[in-house]
This record gives sequence, structure tokens and C-alpha cells, in this order.
Amino acid sequence: MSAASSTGGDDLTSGETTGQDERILVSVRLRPLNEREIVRNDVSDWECINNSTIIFKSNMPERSMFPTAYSFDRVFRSDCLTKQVYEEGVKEIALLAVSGVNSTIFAYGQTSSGKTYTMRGITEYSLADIYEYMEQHKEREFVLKFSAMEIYNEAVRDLLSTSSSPLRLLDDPERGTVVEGLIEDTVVDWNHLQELISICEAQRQIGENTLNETSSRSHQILRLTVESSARGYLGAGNLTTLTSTVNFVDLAGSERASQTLAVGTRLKEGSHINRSLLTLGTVIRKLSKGRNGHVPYRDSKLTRILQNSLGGNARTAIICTLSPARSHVEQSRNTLLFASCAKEVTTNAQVNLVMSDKTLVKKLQKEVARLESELESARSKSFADDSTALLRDKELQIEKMHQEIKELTWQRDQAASHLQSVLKSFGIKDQISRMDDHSAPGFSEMINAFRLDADLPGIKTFKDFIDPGAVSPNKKIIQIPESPEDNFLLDGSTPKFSGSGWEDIGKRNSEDAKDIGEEVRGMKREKRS
Ligand SMILES: Nc1ncnc2c1ncn2[C@@H]1O[C@H](COP(=O)(O)OP(=O)(O)OP(=O)(O)O)[C@@H](O)[C@H]1O
Repeated sequence: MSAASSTGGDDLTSGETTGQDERILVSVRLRPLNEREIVRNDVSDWECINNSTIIFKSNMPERSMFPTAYSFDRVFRSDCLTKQVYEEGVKEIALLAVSGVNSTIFAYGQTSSGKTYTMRGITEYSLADIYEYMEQHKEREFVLKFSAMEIYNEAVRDLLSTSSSPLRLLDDPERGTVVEGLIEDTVVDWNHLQELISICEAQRQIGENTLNETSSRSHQILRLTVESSARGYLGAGNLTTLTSTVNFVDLAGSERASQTLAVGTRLKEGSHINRSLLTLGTVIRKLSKGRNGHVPYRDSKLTRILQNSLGGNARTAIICTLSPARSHVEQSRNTLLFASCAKEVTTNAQVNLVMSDKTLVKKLQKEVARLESELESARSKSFADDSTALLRDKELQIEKMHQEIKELTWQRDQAASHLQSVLKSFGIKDQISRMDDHSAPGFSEMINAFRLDADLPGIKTFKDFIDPGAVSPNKKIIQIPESPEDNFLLDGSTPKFSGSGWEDIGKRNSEDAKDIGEEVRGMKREKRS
């Protein structure tokens, strides 16, 4: 025997989730009237009308205050065998244990309603199916570990130990509530398992009350841990193990102490039992309204130990057992109310993987590589984004420049055409050098490049015409002032010298010519301002 401990160098990780929150599977099992009830002529008031609905069939006067029909995942008539309850109500949950998913099956109901009767069968069928699964999956190596405890008068006791000292509950950040020092036996074979279960039954607190000679006075939790790994990888150091626990919980009766005529020790038991069950009821009720707000798991040992099964990493099935007797109608209704709340509760089970250190390192390395590559692609994406923005900016600039070129070309052509008309009006022949777009120099340069083939009498160049002081008698090039202000030729306001031929102009003295030049420039300025 070895005491339950942490997984040592191994790391417990939660693998893939089963995907979503899943409701607790709730079934109701009606038992037949028992001998006592028959003797006192009790009548059966409940009937399962189909696979999911149970009704209250009595015509008692107060019945209208309560619902007459209740629906659950499954309801089982009083003549149903435990095998059917197992197959249709809990098997799918119990067998999740072999695939690394935690599961819990528990029975809830008043004393003598058939919880122990039901759970014994359920436990046996589940264990048998788990064994059968192991037989059929020889490619995996399974290790089963068994532990058992009871909560009696709010003290946790190890059912595999002869000691009656209560065990402490500890909070483990990874595994939740852990029972310190709880014995966990590695199961050798089927017979060994049966033996262990017998030990637990013998150890469990049994008392007699007026309703049940062999009433279970404690909450019993039998726990089987299933570990499995692929045989091909055993010893390779890079092992991944599926690990899960299945809990079989037989609760003590949910009845009120008064109803069992409890006194003395039995009354003390009853108050503790009910304190635990009261907390269980509160937890279920709170959880049924969603997981928001405080859920008082810590208010009892039972709810602390079952915390995962009630709202965490586990799949859970609850079988609510019911006496059909009219004398128990109040308790039966309480049980059905509990069951109605329980069916609204969801849990979120995960596949639990335990990795060896080597596997864990490998997994982490892979994760680091994945994150690095994500980072890299994020970086290059942001670089690409930057480049795109830059490119767009450049394209806009180019587009703007194209517009400017177009505008300037248009202005240049306008200027050329005006120049031509001016020159014509001066009587200069249309013999201007071609200004083509490709050789386009600056405007002044282009103008400077204009050649006048004809000699102008008196005024040799156009510049001479504007600035007679600079007249060079031999020059044949028109000198246009460089100042943009003087580029009046670009302007549509170019003056017309109508009525005056070049001969007349040539006869004017240089002062006149200067005046005319200034007048032309002045018009240009006027137009701009
Ligand atoms: N479905 C059933 N069919 C036949 N007999 C049943 C059925 N359920 C329970 N019984 C019988 O009823 C009696 C009480 O059942 P059981 O001890 O399982 O009740 P319990 O709910 O566990 O009570 P307690 O809370 O006091 O431990 C037993 O003798 C049991 O054999």
C-alpha cells in the first residue's frame, strides 16, 4: 500500500477539453414498496409514464400546490433492474475514465430509498466494464489505483485503513482538494479489487434507524484512478499518460432527522449528515443558476471533495432514488426538487494528460518554436504593412508630380502659343525652334533658345526692345528677362501692338521702347495682383 501523493517529477496537464460544458446526467429510480410499507398498507403514489417522466398520481387534496410531472434524462420504474439503470443511466459517464476523463456517479435520496442497493450494482458493473475495456485494449498499459473514504460526522476517514483518525483536506493548486494521507492501493487484479471493496463495506458506518435496519450513516466515496499509456512508448522516456478518476458516491440519507426518530448518537449523525447534504443542496442550487457568484463548496467536507464533480473538470451522473410510498411523499418531492436543480448544472470535463519530463520539455520546445514563428510572421506582416503604406505614399507623390508636369506642360504650351502670337504681332516669322516635350528645358532657357533669323532694324533683339541699354547690335538671340515676374508671355494679357508695324516701332527712340516694355511688364503685374 502506498499513501496517495502528488505525481512527483511528472506534470499534470489538462489536455483537450471535451469541448463544451455538459449537463449533469440525472436519472430517477423508483423502488418497489418494501415490506414495512406493505405491512402498514402504504400506497404507491408515483408512476413512470415513459422513459423520462415520472408523475404523482395521487388525488390527495394538496397535490395542486406541487408539480405532478417531473422530467429527467431517464426515469426507471420500480421493476427495472440495476443493470438497466447502469446501462441507460450512467455507463457512458463511468466509462469515460478509460479515456482520461474524470467522472462521478452518485446516488441521492432519503434513507431506505435504495441508494446503497443501486450504487453497489452500479460500481460493480462499471468496474467490470472498465476491466473488459482493458482486456480489449492490450495496446495500452493500464494501471488502476483504488482508494476509499467516508465522511462521517464531518470527519473524513480512510476506509482502507484500520485507523479511525480523521484525515485532513488540503488545497492543491493543480489537483484541487486532496485528502492528506489517503491510502491508494495499486490494483493487482479483479479479485484484489473485489477484496478492497469488501474491506470498505465492512468499515463503513452502519446504523439502524426506524426506516432501514442497515442504514448507511456516512457518505461513502470509492475512487478508482485509471492511468494508461501506449505500450509502444513505455520506457522511451517520452511518455504521455492519460489519467482520470471515477468516483462512486453513496450518500447518506437526505431525510430530516425527525423523520427517522433519531435521538442521541443518531441525532448527532443526522445533523452532520444533513449539514453536508444541506451544503450539497445549496451548491447544486447555486450552480443550477450559473457559475456566477459565490458557491459555498468549502462549507462542508462533502462538497469540498466533490467540487470538481459538481462544477469542474468531470462528467457527472446522479441517480436519485425514490420510495413510492405515500408516507414519504414529502421526502420524495424534496428529492425530485434536488434532481430538477441538478439537471441544470453543467461541468466541463477535460482529457487529463500526465507527461514525463522529457515529453513535457519536447512539448514546451514545440510551443516555443510555434510562438517564435508566430512572432516572426507578425513582424514581417507589420513590415509588409509599413512597406505598403510607404508605397502608397510614394504613389500619391508620383501621381501629384504627374499632375504638376501636366499642368506645367499645359502652361508651357500656352506660353509658346502666346509667344508665337506676340512674335507674329512683331512681324517675326513663325520660325521658332520646336520645343518638344522630351527636350523640354526650363522655360527661360527655351525662350533663350529661340532664334530670330531676321535682323531687326533698330532693335536687334527682343531684350533690346525691353531694355535698350543692353542692346547688342550683333545679337540675333532674343533675351528674355529671367525674373518670373517678367514672364508676361505666359500670361493671356500679352499686349497687342495693333496698328504699329515693326517699321514704326523701329523708328521710335530707345526711350519709347523702354516705356513700352515697362508698360507691358506693368500690365502683367496688374493682372497678377
Ligand atoms: N430497486 C429496488 N428493488 C428492490 N429492493 C430494493 C430496491 N432499492 C432498495 N431496495 C431495498 O430497500 C432496502 C433499503 O435500501 P438501501 O439500503 O439501499 O437504502 P438507502 O437509500 O441506501 O438507505 P440509507 O440511506 O438508510 O443507507 C434494502 O433492503 C434494499 O434491498
